[in-house]
Amino acid sequence: MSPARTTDHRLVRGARLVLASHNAGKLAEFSALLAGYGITVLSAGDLALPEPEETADSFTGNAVLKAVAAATAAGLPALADDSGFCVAALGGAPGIYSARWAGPSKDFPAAMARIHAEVGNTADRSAWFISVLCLAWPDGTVQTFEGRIDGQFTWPPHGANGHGYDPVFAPEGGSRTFADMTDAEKNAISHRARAFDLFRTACLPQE
Ligand SMILES: O=c1nc[nH]c2c1ncn2[C@H]1C[C@H](O)[C@@H](COP(=O)(O)OP(=O)(O)OP(=O)(O)O)O1
Ligand SMILES: [Mg+2]
Repeated sequence: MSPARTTDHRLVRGARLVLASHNAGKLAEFSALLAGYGITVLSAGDLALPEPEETADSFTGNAVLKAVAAATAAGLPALADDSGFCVAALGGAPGIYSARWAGPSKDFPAAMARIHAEVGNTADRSAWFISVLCLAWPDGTVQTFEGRIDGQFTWPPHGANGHGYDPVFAPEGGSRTFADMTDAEKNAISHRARAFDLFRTACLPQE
């Protein structure tokens, strides 16, 4: 049987999709979100794809750059996420620099401590996460979807689940952080899940 083809830039059951991310936390969340659609998911790591330099000045620009690089290299549709943690008292930083604040050793405790130090005694603790998803096709078509969740920067960090800045973010309406939540609880409300809902409607098999 020949591999399932895509029609009209919507993935069909049996299609292959590359997840253009090297972040294990994101890959786990996408695997859960993509379950049940009959899509065969391959990761950038499975295909030994290089990690492109994120040279754009926006979440959307970086999501497009990562998805296009993977779709071109693999000859398959590719889904990328560019995301970040934004703190009002810091003018939206670290934002697109969220991964870079943690450095090549992915030292998120240090990045969270830097936010705490820079926020200091500022009264406004508002913070949010953004996720922009890009689905890129080998023919050059790109589709982008943005999700956001608002809440508070909390200190000290708490909770043992999740990844990245999850221990210092409490979504509006409670004091529990993303790291205090189960995967299912986070996936029901997160920035990435909200962007994924838009992606689901536009790009996943409908039945
Ligand atoms: O749900 C989240 N919970 C906690 N932290 C998060 C989340 N979502 C993004 N973040 C933070 C950490 C991450 O490192 C950075 C995104 O940077 P970003 O360049 O999009 O991802 P990345 O470099 O880790 O992996 P990749 O580019 O291969 O997808 O923002
Ligand atoms: Mg990155």
